[in-house]
Amino acid sequence: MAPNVLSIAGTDPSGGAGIQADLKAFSANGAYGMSVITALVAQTTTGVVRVQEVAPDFVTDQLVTLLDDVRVDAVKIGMLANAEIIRAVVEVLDRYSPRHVVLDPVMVAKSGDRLLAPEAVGALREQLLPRVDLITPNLPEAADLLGEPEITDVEQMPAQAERLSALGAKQVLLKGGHFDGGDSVDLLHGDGVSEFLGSERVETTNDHGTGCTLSAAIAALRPQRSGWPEAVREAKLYLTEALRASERLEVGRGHGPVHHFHTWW
Ligand SMILES: Nc1ncnc2c1ncn2[C@@H]1O[C@H](COP(=O)(O)OP(=O)(O)O)[C@@H](O)[C@H]1O
Ligand SMILES: Cc1ncc(COP(=O)(O)O)c(N)n1
Repeated sequence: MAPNVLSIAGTDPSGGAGIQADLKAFSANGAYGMSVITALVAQTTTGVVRVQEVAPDFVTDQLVTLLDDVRVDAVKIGMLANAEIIRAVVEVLDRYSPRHVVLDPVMVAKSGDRLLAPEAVGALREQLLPRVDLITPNLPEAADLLGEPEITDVEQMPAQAERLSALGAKQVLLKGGHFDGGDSVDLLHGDGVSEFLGSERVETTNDHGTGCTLSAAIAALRPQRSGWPEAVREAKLYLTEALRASERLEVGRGHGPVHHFHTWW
């Protein structure tokens, strides 16, 4: 039976990030994909033009309507836009206690545009982070959550992941995509595991939505695998292949998307 997997996130009309990327990653990883939208984002490969946040009670209505009908086997949470939407999501998590919740703490797009109000970082850290199973911050997000400068070296990752665990995150996947050169190394930390996951750095500017894709693939795979390390390792392989396959795409003039391909093509 394919798992039913839900994305709670914002939109990307160019199909590279947000809900659109998540649904593609869910399908490519064997899950049935569903979505609750938190914000409509006028964005493309070159950046964000405007954000229209969804009313928090409408986010609640979307979630409650869905969860009253459908068994949800895993949840991926991405862009939440503001503190009121964070609170709405927290209330629903408390009420329905869905299994296997992954939080990608989306704050700023690759283009530099903010996708979370600065004053909402506290709500994300204090209210949401302790209620999820895995968080997947990139280096700037990890620094923001901890209120410290960005780390600059792979060797600093274990200590920073430990500080993130101390905030209440059960598992942390600290993503090192923003380091210069070499391999693209992430660190999975928590629950007795501390494991570096390296991959060859793919030479491409098609890196729009890499974080969305990775967290969505993890959520899709977790109900189909025995634990988080198994799901995370496989999702990282999937992402690297999707980055490689992006050379088959011609989408936009900026940071292009990764390609979610089916292996039987
Ligand atoms: N050029 C690349 N080649 C291979 N993997 C990459 C590359 N860029 C990013 N990644 C991987 O993509 C994932 C997300 O990357 P990162 O850029 O750190 O996060 P975000 O997209 O949230 O900013 C991580 O697993 C990272 O290691
Ligand atoms: C709706 C939405 N969610 C997340 C991202 C971040 O993606 P990235 O950092 O890879 O640009 C984005 N650009 N848009």
